[in-house]
Amino acid sequence: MGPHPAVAAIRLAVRRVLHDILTEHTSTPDTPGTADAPGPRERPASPLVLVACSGGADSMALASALAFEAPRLGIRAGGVTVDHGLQPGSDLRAEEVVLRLRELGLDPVESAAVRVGRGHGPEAAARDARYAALDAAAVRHGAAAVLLGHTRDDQAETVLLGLARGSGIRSLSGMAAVSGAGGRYRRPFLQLDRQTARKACMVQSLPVWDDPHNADPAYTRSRLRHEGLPALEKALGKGVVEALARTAQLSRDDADALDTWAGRAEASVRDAAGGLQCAKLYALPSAVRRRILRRAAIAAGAPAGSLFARHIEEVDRLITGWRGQGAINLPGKVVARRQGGRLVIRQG
Ligand SMILES: Nc1ncnc2c1ncn2[C@@H]1O[C@H](COP(=O)(O)OP(=O)(O)OP(=O)(O)O)[C@@H](O)[C@H]1O
Repeated sequence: MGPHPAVAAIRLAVRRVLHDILTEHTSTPDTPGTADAPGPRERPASPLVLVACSGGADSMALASALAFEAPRLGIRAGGVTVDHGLQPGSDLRAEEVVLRLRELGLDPVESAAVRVGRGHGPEAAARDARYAALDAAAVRHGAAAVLLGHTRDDQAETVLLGLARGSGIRSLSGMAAVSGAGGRYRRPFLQLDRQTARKACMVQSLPVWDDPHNADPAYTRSRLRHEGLPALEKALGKGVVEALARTAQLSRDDADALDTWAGRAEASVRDAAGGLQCAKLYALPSAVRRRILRRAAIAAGAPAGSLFARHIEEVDRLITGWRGQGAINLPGKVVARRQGGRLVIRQG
């Protein structure tokens, strides 16, 4: 008898991603030599893939599928759990996750303790700290990839959050299947629903930990998960999660195409002194023009995470609604100023 359908589904999803990783690993050349180590450094014959595991159902299912599939493909499999230190006893829980991952046969396995800073909201601060720890673990172990357990349901939530931000199709495009430095992060479960992951844990008797934050109505994503999406499903039918995930993929394709267009157009609107020519900008479709303005602001030093649609709209009005208005102040002490037929965006 074959495995339970839920287990078969999670394994298939992971197998596909491992195949991609293996193909990339065998087709990329050895790392070139450095001053300290001249000559090409030899690539290990068997790549290492790490799973980022919180101990929750999604990432435990992912860990179990990785542990099953990796050895069959000649891939080494390890795991990392991040202790955010936000709840009493979180260190003990992290140790428990480490044990569970070892029981699955993963090696190396480690727990990384992080300090979550303050700043732009508790969820974002925890995420930043987590990715920094995962990046460091990947580099330390020379991992070819890190797997994340985001599911189709997480993707649907991300699209809705992007929609509510009102900042355009890039924010509707959700999470990419491949992201991070050199395509380090992979999300094998992006097409799989959360129920399948839960079921796979249940039938494999894998103990899972339910993060109390996931049910805490103080968090936006939690409210969306427990109130928003169920209400949408009630109003629009069960297919809404799948439709939102499809929206993510379509939006990503569109956003990528517009970014490419903007990259090419930017070169043709820059003048010799680095300013932007207003007449040429005016003639472009607004989606392309706004992208050029955003790129120019970031290139001048505005932090991408603090640059919002309203900032770009204000700068855009220097082109499309010019009435002699003054300079526009942007985050990162960047200033956008119209000088005759030129737009100059720079720091100070
Ligand atoms: N503390 C952590 N340590 C390691 N990886 C983590 C941690 N928290 C989240 N991740 C990774 O990020 C993914 C998404 O996490 P998030 O908390 O947004 O979703 P989730 O649905 O609660 O996932 P899970 O059920 O696996 O906890 C997880 O599946 C896991 O791969």
